Amino acid sequence: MILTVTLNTAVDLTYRVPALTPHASHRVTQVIERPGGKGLNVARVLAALGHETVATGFAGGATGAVLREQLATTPVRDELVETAGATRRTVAVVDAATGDTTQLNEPGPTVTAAEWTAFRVRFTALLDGATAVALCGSLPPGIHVGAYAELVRLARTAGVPVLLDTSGEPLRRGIAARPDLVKPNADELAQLTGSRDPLRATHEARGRGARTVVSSLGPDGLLAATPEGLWRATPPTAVKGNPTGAGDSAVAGLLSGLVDGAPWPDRLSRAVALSAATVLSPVAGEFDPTAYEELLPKVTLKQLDDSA
Ligand SMILES: O=P(O)(O)OC[C@@]1(O)O[C@H](CO)[C@@H](O)[C@@H]1O
Repeated sequence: MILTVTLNTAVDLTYRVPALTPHASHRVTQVIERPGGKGLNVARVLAALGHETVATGFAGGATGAVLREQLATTPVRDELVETAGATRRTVAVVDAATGDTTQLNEPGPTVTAAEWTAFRVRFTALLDGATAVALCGSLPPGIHVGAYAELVRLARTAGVPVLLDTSGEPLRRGIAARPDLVKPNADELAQLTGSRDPLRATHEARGRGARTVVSSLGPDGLLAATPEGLWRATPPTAVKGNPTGAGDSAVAGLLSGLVDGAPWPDRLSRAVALSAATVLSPVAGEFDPTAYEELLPKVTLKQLDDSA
């Protein structure tokens, strides 16, 4: 099975409003509620692709109960660890006039030292039987900044390939623990390396310890420094819609290809097609399966000169 970790799970609310205006009052015309936090989005996409998927992390309080009820309606196995603090909510406000999305993320509950210890025990047990593990999203308050580095080391000791998708200091420390794969977006990459040049920054990020760096360039696809060379993967057309969760779907595509033993170009095609098919779906963490099948053979793969 594939294991996904979401330390800061969330009940994701998507609000659709006719037009979003600062300082104005708005009537919400549509409300969608889903279990979220990046790792749970990854898990749902993987399960929809037919992979046996297990989700761990934390959930607590009334919001945590709602999240777990919703997760139970999906094929993802729930291995979340209970916290005394309540799971956060996030709100994505979709402006129906422009299609633009504004994201508001609560910080999440404070996790205690005892809860972190309980999680580490659960995580270590779940690694036994995992074919790959993804560590995704922000850290909730109370969790130390080197937490992902610690989990990367545990996965490496267990011989399980590990993907890290986070930002800021947790990414900087996590990357130094030598994960198999990191998937920063352009902003995260610039923050990590100080460079806005995607090619340079991707190489620089790889030099910090990750075996492979897949940088997401939004509508322009992915740039990947892999053991099979440097690749650029581009969708056939720029798709318009709600980008929330598109990066998580890219992670699901990369993991799906990894556990299937697919060559890197195929993994990248899956990631780009899933990401675009997620933008075309109105809800975070869901993709349009018909669009995915149509887009998959049309992703452009280009091998770049890796001598830099
Ligand atoms: O606060 P984080 O953990 O960085 O991001 C959380 C989040 O915004 O990311 C997902 C989209 O990628 C949403 O489903 C989710 O709520």
